[in-house]
Amino acid sequence: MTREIKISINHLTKAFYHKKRRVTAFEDVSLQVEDGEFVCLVGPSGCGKTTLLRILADLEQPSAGEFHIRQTNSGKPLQSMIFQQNGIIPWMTVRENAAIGLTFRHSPAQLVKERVDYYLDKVGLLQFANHYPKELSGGMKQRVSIARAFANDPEILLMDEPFAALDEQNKFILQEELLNIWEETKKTVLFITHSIDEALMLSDRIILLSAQPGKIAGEMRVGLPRPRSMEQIRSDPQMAEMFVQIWNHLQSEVQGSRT
Ligand SMILES: Nc1ncnc2c1ncn2[C@@H]1O[C@H](COP(=O)(O)OP(=O)(O)OP(=O)(O)O)[C@@H](O)[C@H]1O
Repeated sequence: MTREIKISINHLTKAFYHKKRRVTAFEDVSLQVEDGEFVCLVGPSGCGKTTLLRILADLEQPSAGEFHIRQTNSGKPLQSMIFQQNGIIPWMTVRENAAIGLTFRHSPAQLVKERVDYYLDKVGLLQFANHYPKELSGGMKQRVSIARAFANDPEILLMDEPFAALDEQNKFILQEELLNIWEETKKTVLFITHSIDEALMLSDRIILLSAQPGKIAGEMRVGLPRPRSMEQIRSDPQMAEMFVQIWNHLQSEVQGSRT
């Protein structure tokens, strides 16, 4: 059964101008993401992944092309973005941070409390609700960002290497927590990662981008049933083959861009 298209990106290009020099971050990118799909973007550094997400988050304007995010409920925000770090506000408590999107929209206090506490509980932070960010580890701070994004109940989620700064163990735990909440909410997710393992673990589909200016160089469906484990990713011959394909793609793009 085909699902409705949630994100439609058509011939999108973004160029920056710096001291009369033009840098084309990415060029002619077209991509359709289905409702509830988890899509990872993988590509060499500088190919415009963050810029693409920032455009979808309305933080940046495209130079050419257009995109559309299908809105099912006019009361919902279109998107929430989770960054690699620095996403939470130091002078607000965990609960206040997780509630930002909802309080900004003047949601009723009871609804804010219920929804925020629900997601803080999901990420194991309910007992830290009144703590401040300086009292939290890096992993706990990212959990606050995840709780905030899901509590905000956006149409789509944009995640820019949210676990890149974490150690392997914490990264793995947070990936599992994210997948548990995603399975429950079935949000449409666009997720940037440099980790091939992470892309195989999380994605329904992986989009490969070329070196700058980023273009879509290929895509792969990850057919492994969920829930997935790292042991499966490592032992499944098809996953091993995909790992090597993505690895080779990144190697050749990085080498090609240096010559
Ligand atoms: N505000 C800006 N002004 C000028 N150039 C910019 C700006 N933002 C990004 N760029 C340039 O656009 C290109 C793409 O940057 P972007 O951060 O989107 O790449 P990326 O694929 O996310 O990289 P990485 O994987 O290293 O995070 C880079 O060359 C970057 O220097």
